[in-house]
Amino acid sequence: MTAPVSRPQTMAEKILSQRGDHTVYAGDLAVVEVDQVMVVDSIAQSFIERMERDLAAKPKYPERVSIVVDHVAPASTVNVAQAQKEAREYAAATGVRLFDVGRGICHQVLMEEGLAQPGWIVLGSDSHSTTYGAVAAFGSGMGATDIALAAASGKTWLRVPESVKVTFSGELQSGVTAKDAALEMIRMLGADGATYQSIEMHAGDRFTRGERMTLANLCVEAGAKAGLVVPGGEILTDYGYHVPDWVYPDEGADYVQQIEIDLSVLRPRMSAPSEVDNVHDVADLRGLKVNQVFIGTCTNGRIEDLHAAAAVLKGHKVHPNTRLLVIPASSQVMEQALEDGTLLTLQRAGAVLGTPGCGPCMGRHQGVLAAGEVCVSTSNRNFIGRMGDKDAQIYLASPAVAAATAIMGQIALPEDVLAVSA
Ligand SMILES: CC(C)[C@H](C(=O)O)[C@@H](O)C(=O)O
Ligand code: SF4
Repeated sequence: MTAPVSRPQTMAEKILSQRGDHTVYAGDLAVVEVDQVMVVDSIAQSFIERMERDLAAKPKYPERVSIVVDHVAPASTVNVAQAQKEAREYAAATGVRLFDVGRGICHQVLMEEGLAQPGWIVLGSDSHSTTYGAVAAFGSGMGATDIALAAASGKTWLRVPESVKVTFSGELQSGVTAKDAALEMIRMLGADGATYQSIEMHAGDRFTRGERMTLANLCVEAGAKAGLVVPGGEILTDYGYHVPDWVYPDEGADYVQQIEIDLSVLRPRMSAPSEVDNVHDVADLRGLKVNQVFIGTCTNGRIEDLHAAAAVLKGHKVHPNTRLLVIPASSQVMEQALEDGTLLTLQRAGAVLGTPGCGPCMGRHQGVLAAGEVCVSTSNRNFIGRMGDKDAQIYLASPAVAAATAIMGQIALPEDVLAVSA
């Protein structure tokens, strides 16, 4: 008998081996247990149709399925209302979890509810399901059919992705954030530079859970299948997570690509229209007039993001030619921001506050853009037509830059605001 070959593994290979029934490497086919299946409102109708009509199946483990009403919530049209009604009825009939209007954006909610854990496999009907990699879960987005198959069988099959290693070194300077690091990463990799690969991010004990979510969230914008942040220091255990020893990548694992990002030289960054990898220094885009600023989304709608925005906006007013929309990512974020006065600061500065959820992120409601308008958003996509008219322009930035822009009425850095008030 020959001894089984054992080679060093990447984090993706580790998780897919552990959740399957044998050791796998990049390129292998893996059949794995799925720990959580997430379905968003916009896809719920197709999901239910696949389950009931095509598969004639019930969820194998209802406790492993969550439906979140977040993308167009509260409903904006009769059709949307009807689809959400069906989602509620389906949840009641099958016993799957339902997070209804106002609870928040799917990825934020699952994370808050502990429905993504280190070493788990979490599949979502949403491309930004890479976000779960923040807590070392293999999170990935799939279409309604794959999601339904996973819900019906409790398993999924996939080709084990190759991995890209991204190493973060140095420390961020003040005013520079994880969003800037994430945008820089996407610029370096390119919009399709990591197609079907797993981006494995090595950051030591840098970055909070929320910042790790921002990094993992953006990974899909380089085409990645997953975006895994290697747990470092006590970051995850401090949040109460159990990090299994087997989740860490091995020394000497195979990477198809390796890049390093020195955080200490990074300046605030911004994606200009209409690709996420079209990244520039904010300083070089300064001065462009902006009609709408949107602070929120699964990328940057967390409490620390609202704090960063409030720190810049406190004592200032939103520019008269600009509107500022602030939408907390979840009801939990909203509560915290109510309790600690952040929302009052934002409201007094002239922000328009919205119901926790996706808001105008994908242009369905609550802040759609007209032709020729310019928006600075803390989200993750600036594609043509994403937030409304095809002739609107979207720039992506951190909450601090978005807040400074709202005050100045034009693309600005937080230090520009200080210069004006001095
Ligand atoms: C509606 C949903 C399927 C979509 C996604 O897959 O990401 C949306 O969340 C987005 O950000 O474009
Ligand atoms: S906030 Fe935006 S990017 Fe995130 S899930 Fe919602 S629509 Fe998609």
